[in-house]
Amino acid sequence: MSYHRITLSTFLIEERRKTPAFDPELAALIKDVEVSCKYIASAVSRGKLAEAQVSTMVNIQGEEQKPLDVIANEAVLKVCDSTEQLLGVVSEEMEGPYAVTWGRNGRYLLVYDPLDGSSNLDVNLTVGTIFSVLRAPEGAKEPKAEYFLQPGTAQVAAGFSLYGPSVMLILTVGRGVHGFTLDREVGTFILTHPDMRIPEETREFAINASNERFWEPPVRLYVEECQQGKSGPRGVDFNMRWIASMVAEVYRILIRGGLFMYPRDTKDPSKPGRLRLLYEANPMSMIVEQAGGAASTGRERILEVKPTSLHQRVPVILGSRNEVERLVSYHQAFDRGEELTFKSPLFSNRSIFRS
Ligand SMILES: O=P(O)(O)OC[C@H]1O[C@](O)(COP(=O)(O)O)[C@@H](O)[C@@H]1O
Ligand SMILES: [Mg+2]
Ligand SMILES: [Mg+2]
Repeated sequence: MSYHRITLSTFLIEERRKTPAFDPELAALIKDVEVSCKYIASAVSRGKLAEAQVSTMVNIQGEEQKPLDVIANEAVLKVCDSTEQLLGVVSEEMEGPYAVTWGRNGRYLLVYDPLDGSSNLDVNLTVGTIFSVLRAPEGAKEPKAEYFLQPGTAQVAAGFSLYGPSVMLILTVGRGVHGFTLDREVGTFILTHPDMRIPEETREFAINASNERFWEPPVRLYVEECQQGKSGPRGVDFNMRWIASMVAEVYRILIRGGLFMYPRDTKDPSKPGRLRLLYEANPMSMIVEQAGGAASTGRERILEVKPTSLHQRVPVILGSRNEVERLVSYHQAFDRGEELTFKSPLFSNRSIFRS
């Protein structure tokens, strides 16, 4: 296969040709998001060298910002402040909406997590930027917070970049998922992974196992069955992975399949989950569904959750469809009051008790 001809711009022109309804304004704003990602890629690759004179604070999430969180957030704002197709933006790092200076008549809204997985910056592992595009209400002249509270099914595009050994951009405009790799020498994203599909058969799962004591019984049962491998009810060995960088985990799932979980737990009862609905769960769920996978809170399709606030958190279970469905069925059984039983072929059956 030859990789040198289809740039992101060519791809967007092609999309317009294939889908007459595809709005050229959407293509233009995706290109500005692409430019932001290139700026962030450059800053991330400079590491500590990029951090001088950046002041950080505790963000709206109650989390200590890293200098590169601030640099990445500002990179998107700087580029997109002249994106006339955008009425406004919201970011994981800002309390409320930002009105785009040139976008008074913009028909779109941008939602983004400027740097996902930023706890990995100190140890030089893969991080990324997640984004989602929504339509602004007809005739809107300023970006009110309520305009962004649309379910994930309303997204018109979503994607994420990866700042790892290579820089990548993964994109969906609602017609499959496509991966582009940055050719740094010419500064252009080239289509290297057309029409990505999540493998259905998987032997990998990802969860932060240090939270085990806070998990609900359905998640405990699922993980225990995987851990028992060949000698357990699944009858096959599983691998476990945890990178603590959602962008890297979702990319691995796009390539190799698997299940990613940051489920509901009892660690902090004020938070129904760790990950953010608008900035993380919705764009990643659109990508995963577009690639043939599934995404659920355990009790509801993520894309159908009606947001109630900009920084709302949700439980996230996503990846290979069969695995998501299996874990959802465990939640359903648990919610019906059924006893969850670990069915071992070697040892006697055992109940996973309600907590
Ligand atoms: O440190 P934990 O609890 O394992 O959480 C890791 C998760 O948090 C995140 O880092 C949250 O994203 P941010 O880095 O944007 O806050 C995800 O990328 C990752 O899946
Ligand atoms: Mg994040
Ligand atoms: Mg972040």
